[in-house]
Amino acid sequence: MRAAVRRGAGISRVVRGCGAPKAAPLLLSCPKRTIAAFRGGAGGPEGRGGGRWGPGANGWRSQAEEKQEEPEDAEEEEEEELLRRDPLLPAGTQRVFLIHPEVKWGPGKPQGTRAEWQVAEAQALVHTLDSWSVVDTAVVPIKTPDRRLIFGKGTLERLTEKIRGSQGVSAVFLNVERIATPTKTELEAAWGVQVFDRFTVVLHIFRCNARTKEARLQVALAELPLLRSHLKSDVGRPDGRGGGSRYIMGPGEASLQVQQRLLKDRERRIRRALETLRAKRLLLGRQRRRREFPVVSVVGYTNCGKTTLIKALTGDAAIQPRDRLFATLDVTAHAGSLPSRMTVIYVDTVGFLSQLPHSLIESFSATLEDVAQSDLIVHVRDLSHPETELQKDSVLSALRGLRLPAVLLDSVLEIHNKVDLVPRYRPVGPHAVAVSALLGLGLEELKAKLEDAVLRATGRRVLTLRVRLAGAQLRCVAGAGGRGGGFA
Ligand SMILES: Nc1nc2c(ncn2[C@@H]2O[C@H](COP(=O)(O)OP(=O)(O)OP(=O)(O)O)[C@@H](O)[C@H]2O)c(=O)[nH]1
Ligand SMILES: [Mg+2]
Repeated sequence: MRAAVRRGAGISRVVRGCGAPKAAPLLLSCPKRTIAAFRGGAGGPEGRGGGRWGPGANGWRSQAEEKQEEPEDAEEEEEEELLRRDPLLPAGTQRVFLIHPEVKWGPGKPQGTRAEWQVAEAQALVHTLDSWSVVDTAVVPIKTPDRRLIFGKGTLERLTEKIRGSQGVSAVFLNVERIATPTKTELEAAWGVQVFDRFTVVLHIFRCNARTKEARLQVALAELPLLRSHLKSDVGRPDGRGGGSRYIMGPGEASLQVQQRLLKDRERRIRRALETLRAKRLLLGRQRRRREFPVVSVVGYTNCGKTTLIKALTGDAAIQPRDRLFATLDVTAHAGSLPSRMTVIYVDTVGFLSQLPHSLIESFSATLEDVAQSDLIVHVRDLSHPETELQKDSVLSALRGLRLPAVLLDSVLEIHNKVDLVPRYRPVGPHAVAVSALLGLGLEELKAKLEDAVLRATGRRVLTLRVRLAGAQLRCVAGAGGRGGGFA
């Protein structure tokens, strides 16, 4: 009989396992079930692939917990009101002309990547959105990304000719982190269509994919800088909307101030609503820790296979990985079992992406707090991706930005995924395991490594007990009707 126990718990703990509360063993013996989604308040749509705490969940949720989770009506209404907004980008079809400005030399030249890979990622972002397509692509060499109109005069003219001459282009996606509002306005005037930057497109994807209230509120928070920049561009509009101009005091100025105040108020209310949801989530986290299941956070670049891996490790049929960037926006938790039958909770997280404005990551940092609360971080990497090293750097720098405890950062276990696409791949170093989450290759070795790492991180030990078949201890386990069958 093998079991993982916390240091100091010893055999007495094992014996105590015979009298464990009825509810716990149901979970222990049924680790495949998704056990919780950190949803943003009751009533929100369910996170993809994540089950939720709820009635009928094998009865292991106490009434006290249900009471604590019950949302206040006023809070619910406030959240609903904050979420009732038209999307920043119009719904429906977009036929996009994709322009990738390539800095050829100098300090602005990105390292460790190539224009074609960056174009491929930008295309993947577009294809992530239903009924969006790329009509044409142009890689345009530029000297410096900081010029007012990004391109030189001649290049801009050639681009304008090309865009205006392309059939059915409804928007231009300029693959840069952010475009300043005056630049956007001038380029739109030249090209006759809307111009989106990376921030706007990613934000739109987030908006389309966010399911829980917390994720949706975080998107609403991340949208505020864009709404603010739109405000400024409204001032002095020739159609008189917003009135006045930048230079003349009058109704326009007053209206701008009112709108700024409304946005400030909106930001304050979103932050307050998020704080309330966060408090609930932390409470759930504390309750989960009281149940004493080690927590393993699964992080990585978007589309590297985090969700697929969790599905493979837990056998959770409800999880549906998709070949899309940012498919997972809601942090969800799923129970799985390690070789010693220790139950662990895998936390599926939002994927990272390079070149994203800090404010966007910051808006999602609340959900990433769960990572800081975990016992172990596993970093899933797509080894088949040509930019796998660059992706690794992006993830590690984002993790450092989350100010995680040093002990968590130092013990990150790297999982080299999609090795079915890389023939004869062997990882180097003791902290990496090669797997194919899709084909189920390398999972046993991974589980063994996970168990070692979890034991080290939590101070648990695996005890092997010899029990005589006719002994009193075995009668105790059997007599408990399986209730003491697993202990972690
Ligand atoms: N060939 C191969 N494909 C894989 C493997 N693991 C995942 N995939 C595919 O990669 C795509 C993305 O998988 P997900 O599990 O959704 O990736 P993710 O990291 O959760 O993505 P986001 O939630 O969008 O950040 C899906 O099409 C998977 O089928 C693997 O081991 N081999
Ligand atoms: Mg995912």
